[in-house]
Amino acid sequence: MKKYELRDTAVTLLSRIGDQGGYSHLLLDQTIRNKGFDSRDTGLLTEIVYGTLSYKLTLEYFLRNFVSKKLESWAKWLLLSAFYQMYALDRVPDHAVIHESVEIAKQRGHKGIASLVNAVLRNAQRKGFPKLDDIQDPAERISLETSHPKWLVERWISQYGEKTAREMCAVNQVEKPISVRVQPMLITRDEAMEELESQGFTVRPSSINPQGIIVEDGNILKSDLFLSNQVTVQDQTSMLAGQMVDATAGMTVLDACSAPGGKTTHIAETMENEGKLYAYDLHAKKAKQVQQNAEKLKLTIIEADQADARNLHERHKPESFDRILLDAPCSGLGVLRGKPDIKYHKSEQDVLSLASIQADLLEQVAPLLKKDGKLVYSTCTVDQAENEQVVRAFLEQHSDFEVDPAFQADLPQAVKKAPGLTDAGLQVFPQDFDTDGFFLVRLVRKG
Ligand SMILES: C[S@@+](CC[C@H](N)C(=O)[O-])C[C@H]1O[C@@H](n2cnc3c(N)ncnc32)[C@H](O)[C@@H]1O
Repeated sequence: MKKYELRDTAVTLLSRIGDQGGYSHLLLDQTIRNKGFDSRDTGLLTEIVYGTLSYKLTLEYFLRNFVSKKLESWAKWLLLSAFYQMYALDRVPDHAVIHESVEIAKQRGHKGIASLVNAVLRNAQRKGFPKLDDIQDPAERISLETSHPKWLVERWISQYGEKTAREMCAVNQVEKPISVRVQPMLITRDEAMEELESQGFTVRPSSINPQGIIVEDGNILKSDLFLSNQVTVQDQTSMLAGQMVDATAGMTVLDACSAPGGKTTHIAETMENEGKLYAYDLHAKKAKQVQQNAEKLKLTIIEADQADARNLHERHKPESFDRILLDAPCSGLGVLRGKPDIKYHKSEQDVLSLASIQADLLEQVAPLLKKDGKLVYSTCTVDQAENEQVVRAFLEQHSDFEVDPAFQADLPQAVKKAPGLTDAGLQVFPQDFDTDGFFLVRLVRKG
């Protein structure tokens, strides 16, 4: 490899992802393939790119302390990535980072910019980075310590309190362990765990779902069990939704917003592939994907099609379904872990406009539920406007629905004491069980 190539490549990638809107994992994978980096270099490049993006707001705050003028994109990312290595990576010596950064600046720019890079990095090495614990405003401090947009931190503090907001932002910076769901028609959880252990994986059972296994070590995507569809990758909170739908063999069930189909296939498994499961998605391509996933798992009761869930009364009569899952489109504030840059692209406006779509979806699918039928409303977000408030507003308008009196009792033991459990549903915070953030509630239509 050419000298400095790895750090120079990191700067190119950061500039394309951070300033030109490129997809981080796609660009990174493509670059690693094209350059033929070995596993050690791939590890360091990934660490620098993902780490710099994950801590962008923190590093930009540091940069403002050292440089007041506007820099070209590459020069800014060169300094931010050098800061990241000096701030967070103990195994990389500062002098090597400074030396290589100055050389890269010489190659890419003129002498002036190389001396600026040299001066800034030596200054940072000498003085250290500004102390974040001196910041008085809690939202500002959490925002800069964990690199979350300030509007989001303020919203979470006002909704859940400072401690929960701080813990949530901190855990979002840490990748979650991968979990899989076993396909019970093909293998039991014990058998799957035994097989994975015999192949060198480190696994443990999920405390939230009887079909769930947490993979602590080993690449599950290369395992025989995954390649033969005996396990599928799914977050434990998503498994909880499929489980809480409480569908059994022979029922007629609706999954109103189903793609890519992780919960659809789970529900079909709990129905032992007997009955009927209608799965819709707004996008035809995505609905096709659900059908393909169903076929792959030989779950013949699933019938997937394109439809706007707000218009399903055109296809199905009122009171047609024993169970409904409305896993609504949402702002995705619960799924920020392991995605370094996605949090910067969210906005408060997204939250508010999605809340109104969610209310509409619930309003339109609810009449399709039979009396005594159960409806699970879920999202992968952490925000009261999209979760509890949607549920409360719906219940105020519909006296024939209530939160299922058995909802709390039916939750897995480990979840019963979750701090986000209220009379309007369960808000799982990502720090509670080392999962994604997720919301769900089960409503029942009174008989
Ligand atoms: C949270 S995702 C569903 C995830 C899915 N339940 C699973 O577990 O794999 C929400 C889905 O709703 C779809 N969607 C958005 N608006 C919709 C609408 N009006 N009607 C039906 N589907 C919609 C999106 O295309 C997206 O695939």
